[in-house]
Amino acid sequence: MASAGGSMKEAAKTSVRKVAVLGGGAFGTAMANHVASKGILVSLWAREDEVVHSVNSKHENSTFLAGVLLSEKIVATSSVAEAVSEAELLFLIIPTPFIAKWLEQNQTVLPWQVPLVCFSKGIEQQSLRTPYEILVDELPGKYHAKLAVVSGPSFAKEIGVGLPTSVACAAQDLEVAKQVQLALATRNFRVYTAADVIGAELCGALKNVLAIACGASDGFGFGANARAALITRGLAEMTRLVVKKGGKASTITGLAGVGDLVLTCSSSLSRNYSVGQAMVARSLPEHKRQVPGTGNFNQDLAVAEGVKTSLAVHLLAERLGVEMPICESVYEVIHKGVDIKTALRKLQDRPLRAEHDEYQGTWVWSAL
Ligand SMILES: NC(=O)c1ccc[n+]([C@@H]2O[C@H](COP(=O)([O-])OP(=O)(O)OC[C@H]3O[C@@H](n4cnc5c(N)ncnc54)[C@H](O)[C@@H]3O)[C@@H](O)[C@H]2O)c1
Ligand SMILES: O=P(O)(O)OC[C@H](O)CO
Repeated sequence: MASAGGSMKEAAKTSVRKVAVLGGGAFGTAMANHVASKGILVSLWAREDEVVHSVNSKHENSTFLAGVLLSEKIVATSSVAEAVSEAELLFLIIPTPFIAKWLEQNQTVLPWQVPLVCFSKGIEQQSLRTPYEILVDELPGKYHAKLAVVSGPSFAKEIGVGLPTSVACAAQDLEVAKQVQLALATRNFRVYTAADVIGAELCGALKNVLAIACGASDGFGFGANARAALITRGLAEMTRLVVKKGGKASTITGLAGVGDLVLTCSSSLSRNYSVGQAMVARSLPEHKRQVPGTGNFNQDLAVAEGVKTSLAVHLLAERLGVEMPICESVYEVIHKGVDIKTALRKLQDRPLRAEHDEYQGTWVWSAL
């Protein structure tokens, strides 16, 4: 079994002695193992009894992160109250669609005096809220000052075996971001602080949708030129939505933006990219039968957040009047049953135009 790298010698100094990781999926487990590698005690809350049992008895999460040897400093529990007891940092790492319900069920036991850091990437389907917006809406005001998000190019499988990784931690309060930075940082795991919470979160959600498009393009064998174009024009779409939602264009150039987009759009380790590839591998009639609500499409692809996020992005872009043709194509294929090749070709048939427009004295990506 592979084991995580990083030792106390390499780690940034932190006063944190116990972290509660709330979510025992692949990423929660990888982050638990990472902080445990710094000598920090970790209480890992997992929803599934078999995960709790596997982590405690075999030091492995054989359901979600099989093959990674976990630190003995990790103790798994099915009790949220037990997990958060005496924790000095809380990491929330569950898929976005479940966050609101989870908070409703568990918020009474969550301490408000310690930072609550959310690692989830997505946009809630009905409300069109990001994870941070859900937290602000659902938690009482006393929690808000300590909220933070972490985003960036970070495959659980690579963190699980201690490969070098860099992420950004964004918070309204820089001191909170710095506290998280110190708790997480090792020589192999660099953490940059940031102030643009909404920008970081939207980038993390949008890259999943764009990765589906890139996986599909590669699945068709359209080549590296096409993938690079999708990534670049995808960045243009991300920029427009981020700026419209009050985020900063500079976030797009960072780890949460271009960093995560490039990673996810070019590796079959990405579940979203793999979904794009898989959609091409299926025959068209089969694909159409598997449109959500008419077959097993969602079950099949449950772990790829971009599937659900594509619908949320479609609605958000419509509401805000933002042009997002690549994301719209992904939405049409997944949620409307449009033939995938037709959708990709439609992108190529869009009117020709300048790459950038002049906007308020600066050059910005054009809208089409
Ligand atoms: N896997 C990665 O490499 C990675 C990297 C960065 C961020 N993330 C983000 O972390 C979040 C969690 O993803 P993951 O990869 O750890 O998950 P996963 O796909 O490995 O596992 C699914 C998780 O969902 C949980 N779950 C299922 N139904 C639930 C419910 N009703 N209520 C609460 N939880 C439920 C399961 O217990 C499990 O923890 C996602 O938002 C993802 O985008 C993942
Ligand atoms: O496997 P994916 O596509 O969910 O991507 C995982 C991470 O978000 C990469 O940073």
